Amino acid sequence: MDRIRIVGGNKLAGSIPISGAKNAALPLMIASLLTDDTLTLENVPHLADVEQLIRILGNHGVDYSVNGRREKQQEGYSRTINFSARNIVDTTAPYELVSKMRASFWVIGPLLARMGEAKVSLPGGCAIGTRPVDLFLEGLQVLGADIDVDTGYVIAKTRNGRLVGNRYVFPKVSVGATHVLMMAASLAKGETVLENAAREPEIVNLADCLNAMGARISGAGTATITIDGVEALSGARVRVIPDRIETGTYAMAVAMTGGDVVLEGARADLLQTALDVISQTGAEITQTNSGIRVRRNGAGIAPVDVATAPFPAFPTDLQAQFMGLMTMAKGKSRITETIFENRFMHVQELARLGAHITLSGQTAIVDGVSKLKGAPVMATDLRASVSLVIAGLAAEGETTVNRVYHLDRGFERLEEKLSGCGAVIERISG
Ligand SMILES: CC(=O)N[C@H]1[C@@H](OP(=O)(O)OP(=O)(O)OC[C@H]2O[C@@H](n3ccc(=O)[nH]c3=O)[C@H](O)[C@@H]2O)O[C@H](CO)[C@@H](O)[C@@H]1O
Ligand SMILES: C=C(OP(=O)(O)O)C(=O)O
Repeated sequence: MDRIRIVGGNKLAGSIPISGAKNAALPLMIASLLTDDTLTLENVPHLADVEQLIRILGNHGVDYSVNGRREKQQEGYSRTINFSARNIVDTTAPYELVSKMRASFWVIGPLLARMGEAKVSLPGGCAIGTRPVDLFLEGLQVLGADIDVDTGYVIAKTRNGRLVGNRYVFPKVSVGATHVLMMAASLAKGETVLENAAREPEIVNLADCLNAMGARISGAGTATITIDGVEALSGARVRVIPDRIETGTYAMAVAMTGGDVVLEGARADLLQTALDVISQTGAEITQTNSGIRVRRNGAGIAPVDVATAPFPAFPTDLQAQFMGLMTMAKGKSRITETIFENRFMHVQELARLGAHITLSGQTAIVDGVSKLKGAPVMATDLRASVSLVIAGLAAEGETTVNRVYHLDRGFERLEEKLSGCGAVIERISG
């Protein structure tokens, strides 16, 4: 199994291109199931999760082709991909495929809306909490679906071949359930109003895509989304937004090691709260014509308290990385996780590098140390793994991060991007 070897201590300097967002690309790809026309997506990141979803969509009958295969594109660069679901050949998403990635459960929305039925295995995904699907099921029932859960599968059917628009108030904000209900309602009969909907930029990217395909959606990016259902959707060409979590991750890496890096193509409006927090730690952040410039020279890292919450607040997907940064702050910080009940798996691994962290319920109290020392570490989820990479870059000596497949789910060309800025980091195969 591959490992990442890091020799810490170098400041980062240079530029890092920000890839298309994993969490935007996945729902956009799934939206291709809604039409028999071709959906062309630009800036699709080259990631394990994208490859896995291509396999899952292929099982339903979605063909894909990659535009202009230049040499570099085969080496793991973002690509333009055409998805065509002319014929849906299977409305079942099997356990073997869905258990590997939570977002694959989201095919339930378009399959049900277009085909009137779907049988989808309950999902897997990162080990960060129980992650139930009750809101998806309740919302689809409100749109007129009959739902059964049997032998690990959700079996959903429409009553008269088509979903029917309705009002659904989410009892809790859910990104995935908002994606699914927005896709399902696009082909429903009549108007759907979703209240307390997720406001994440990835929701807006999907709504823009659906509208380009002929849907009638307004209010995406606010808590109330209105969808006026249409009979059919067509193809479109849509660009995946830059990855705000990748952006925040590299910004925190620079804030931790010191240095001066431009995050090319990054958009500050997608992660303003996180950027404000990083500024409070002492880094200087400026928007440039080409992206976001992050600098920290000399001064130490100031401790800052954060609590994760749905957008536009501080994202849970940056919590582990921020904890990495706070391990070397000059004082104590409190980091509270309010989204997932089990998202502190990085705490014991950061401790191997010399971090002082205690847990009190959903809050981690991080007592900053003046230096970390490299060690072998291993994480059980994607963002936790990258928090260890960041800490390793700042630690003295050698850190080996095991179970690299987690990183490959969500970070395109991680070693190449960081070594391009002066980090000593390499992948060791086998
Ligand atoms: C592929 C993707 O985009 N993944 C992101 C998405 O995950 P995902 O869409 O799975 O996360 P949700 O927003 O749905 O989850 C938020 C909270 O709601 C709970 N919940 C959700 C659905 C449900 O039916 N019942 C329920 O109780 C979850 O357990 C969690 O506690 O948003 C999360 C929160 O920003 C991010 O961490 C993930 O990176
Ligand atoms: C938790 C994540 O992904 P998923 O929802 O696919 O598990 C993530 O992207 O950090």
